[in-house]
Amino acid sequence: MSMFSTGILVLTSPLHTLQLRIAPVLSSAAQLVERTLYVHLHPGLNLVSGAQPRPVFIPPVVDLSALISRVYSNAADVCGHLDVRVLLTNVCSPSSACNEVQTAANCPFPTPQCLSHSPAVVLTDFPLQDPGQSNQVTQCLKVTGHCYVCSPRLSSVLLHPQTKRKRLEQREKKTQPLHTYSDVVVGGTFDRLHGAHKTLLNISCLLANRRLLIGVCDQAMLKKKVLKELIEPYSLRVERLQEFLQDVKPLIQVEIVPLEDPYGISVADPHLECIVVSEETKKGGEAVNKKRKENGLSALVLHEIQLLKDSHHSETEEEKISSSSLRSRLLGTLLSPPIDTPHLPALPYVIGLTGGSGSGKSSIARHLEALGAIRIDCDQLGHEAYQPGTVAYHRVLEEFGSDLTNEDKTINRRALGRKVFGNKERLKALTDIVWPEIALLVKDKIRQAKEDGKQVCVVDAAVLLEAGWTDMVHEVWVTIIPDEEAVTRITERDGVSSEDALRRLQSQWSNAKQVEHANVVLSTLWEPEVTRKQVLKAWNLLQKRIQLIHPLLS
Ligand SMILES: CC(=O)SCCNC(=O)CCNC(=O)[C@H](O)C(C)(C)COP(=O)(O)OP(=O)(O)OC[C@H]1O[C@@H](n2cnc3c(N)ncnc32)[C@H](O)[C@@H]1OP(=O)(O)O
Repeated sequence: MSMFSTGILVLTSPLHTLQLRIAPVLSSAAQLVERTLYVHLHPGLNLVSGAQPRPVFIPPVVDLSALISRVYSNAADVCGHLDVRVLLTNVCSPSSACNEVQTAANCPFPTPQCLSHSPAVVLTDFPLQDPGQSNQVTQCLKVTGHCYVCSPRLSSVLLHPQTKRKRLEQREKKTQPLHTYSDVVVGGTFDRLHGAHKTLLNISCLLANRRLLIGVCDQAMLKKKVLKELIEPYSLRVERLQEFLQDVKPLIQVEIVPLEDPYGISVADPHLECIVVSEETKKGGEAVNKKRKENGLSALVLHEIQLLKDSHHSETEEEKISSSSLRSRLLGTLLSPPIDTPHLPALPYVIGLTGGSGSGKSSIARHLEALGAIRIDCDQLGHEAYQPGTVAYHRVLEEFGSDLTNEDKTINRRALGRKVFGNKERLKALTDIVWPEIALLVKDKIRQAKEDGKQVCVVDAAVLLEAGWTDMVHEVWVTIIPDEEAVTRITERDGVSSEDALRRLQSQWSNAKQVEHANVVLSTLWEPEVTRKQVLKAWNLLQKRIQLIHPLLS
């Protein structure tokens, strides 16, 4: 059977048995759907009684919120590539006014709901009693299909998940209603929306009858985050949230505001009744209530949800599903495609490796060298460029004073560094002299590598982007570490003061600005073995790219 980009999975089992069925059902759905899988809850199809299938409404119950967590947690385990979204369109408390309108229309909406991605297949887990039922089930799926705007050529498929029967024979427990609220608040960074975010948002939607207020971390709140440079821009995170919530519960009023401090609007909004927290953010919720009390507002009900475990996490990653783990998995991968470089010879393929002082760029360059790349060390070429007797030597002394030499007449680089780092104009005066000389030496080395039949060169240049040398390379790779860590490393390695180290860093582009121009990002923040594996991953992916361009090399 061919693959569909988007599908709707109609779950027909009773809620209390679904928890055990969901993993195999998702796994078999993932064999057919590639991108987005909507999940529509439709417990029971009334087929046995021969009644006409019709949409059902589910009251918000505690079992439902547990099921939502289970769906996302199992989805992360068995079909991590799929964007799963649990639809709450037919979840309606019996007392709510909307229910009457909807029941009258015999559909969760008077008009079909338009989802962000139009489903091309509707799937179900319904266990057929006999083959003759399949037509009836397909009919029923079509009815569900009418609740949403689907592709005109909607296919329907009955899944046959491998389930362990015995475990499914569970007695129905008495369902416990879920307490819901008019206005609910939730906060977070919501970077690269994952299963844990979706659980938090779905349950927040389940709890909120009227309005869901979402505080999204911005600027100051991101400063301490791991690999903060790779966090998606605020506007993109908000866009993704809006799209998800519009699919999941279009009738709810969603308000998204930037969160500049841990409290945000949650300590000022008098209409709020409940805040949704995780085990990790529970303390934050308590702090919100303390502030609300100081502000003369009522305390919010703290609704706590369990953190989802990440069964694929590595030794250095957190156990829970987390955005920082997702960001660390991006390291070494191609984040943006290389631009066309028809002016460069196709081989050797030239990587421009750059990064702030102390970011571990040289150790990465050495790993790449060990893997077979020709390393071109521009700091060293820079030093060669103003050896006594060269044109640059005389120009540097003219510009910075002839007293800048050591006893052996070489230029005292430490003293020169003190004059230029932290002084934009003086640094420019130096680089105007030396960069053109270094660039010539780099081009010579690349030419030599070409003559020697080498495939990959790494131009290890601290300020490659600032120098505008991107036209000399096929790809730009950037190494990043937090500034505080860089200062510690520079002071320990070079014996300079923290002020000097900071001045040096400030002479270069910020990590964030460099990442904007990067095709690949790397970080030496963790153990050397982690760096080695990261570089190996980047190298292996690079080999595949090169082979795509030059198939004859394989
Ligand atoms: C385009 C390029 O990246 S070429 C390579 C960089 N070289 C240059 O820009 C030439 C100008 N710089 C220099 O001549 C020397 O760095 C000096 C004289 C200022 C200092 O010399 P030294 O004390 O021997 O220091 P060294 O050359 O090892 O550089 C020290 C740090 O300053 C950084 N640095 C070097 N040049 C610059 C610059 N132009 N702007 C900002 N930082 C710089 C280096 O990256 C290095 O840090 P890292 O090893 O952690 O990456």
